[in-house]
Amino acid sequence: MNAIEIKNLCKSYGDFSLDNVSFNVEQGSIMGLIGENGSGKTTIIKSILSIIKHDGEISVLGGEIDEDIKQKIGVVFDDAFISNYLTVKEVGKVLSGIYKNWDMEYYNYLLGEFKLPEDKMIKNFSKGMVVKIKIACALSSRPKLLILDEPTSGLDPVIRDEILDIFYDFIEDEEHTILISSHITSDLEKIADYITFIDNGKVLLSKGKDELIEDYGVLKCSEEDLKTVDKAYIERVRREKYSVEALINNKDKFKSNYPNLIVDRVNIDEIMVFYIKGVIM
Ligand SMILES: Nc1ncnc2c1ncn2[C@@H]1O[C@H](COP(=O)(O)OP(=O)(O)OP(=O)(O)O)[C@@H](O)[C@H]1O
Repeated sequence: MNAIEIKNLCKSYGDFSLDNVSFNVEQGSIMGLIGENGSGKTTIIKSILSIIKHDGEISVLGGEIDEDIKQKIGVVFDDAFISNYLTVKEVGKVLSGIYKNWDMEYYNYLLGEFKLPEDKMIKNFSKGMVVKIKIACALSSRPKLLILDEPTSGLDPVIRDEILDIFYDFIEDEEHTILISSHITSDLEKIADYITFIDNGKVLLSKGKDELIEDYGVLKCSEEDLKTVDKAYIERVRREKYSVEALINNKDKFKSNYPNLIVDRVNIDEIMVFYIKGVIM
């Protein structure tokens, strides 16, 4: 079953448009949304939450989004928060009146875990503390689905790791789902089951993370060697002054067909750079 289904999503802002974006997020999984600045990740998230008007079909937790479904979604956005003139304690009170499943005990537990002072106004929080309070709030409404737009930016590696563990525990029962956009691809490499790569408003790929990392590789060779390779293997090519590198698919088959060529492992960042900066053969 899919927690989110997006079919032919279109949205235009002047010269930018989301162009027939389609992908699904399987229930019980973590989907990482990646792409350059301005590629359209936040616009997709806002469309899913029906914050902005759009064309296309989007189903969330089995239906078109409404107030009941919104109660089952925890959201973390980079921008606005309830009010910066409230303390953490007051934020909890306000949200307990809004969310039917608000869990004050869990909220207080998370405040302790995140070392957030109860009586300090949010306007006096550091950037990292603001991120932590947003995450605590999203989790304390005990949602079925978490939608997180850049949740770990501005956090140090130690707290990021703790938060990733919390996200991991959240989906473990296979009923909970996370859609997370992030530029910190190493975080996604740790926790995501699937990756959707958005480039200039289009879905470039949407695949299992392991499949992506296992299937793809970087071939480092000379121009002469590259000419001997079947083009079907080559996704993109990048040329430096004295070298050429190609992103290849079907790594294992490639290695058995071309045992003398060297293929290295590739990470998500490198795949992104190949697709954005590389050329098609
Ligand atoms: N309200 C708006 N009015 C006009 N243009 C907008 C609006 N919101 C977004 N855009 C434009 O849409 C494009 C996609 O923006 P979006 O915020 O979705 O990208 P993003 O992938 O989330 O970027 P980032 O990684 O920098 O957060 C950008 O060109 C942006 O300027």
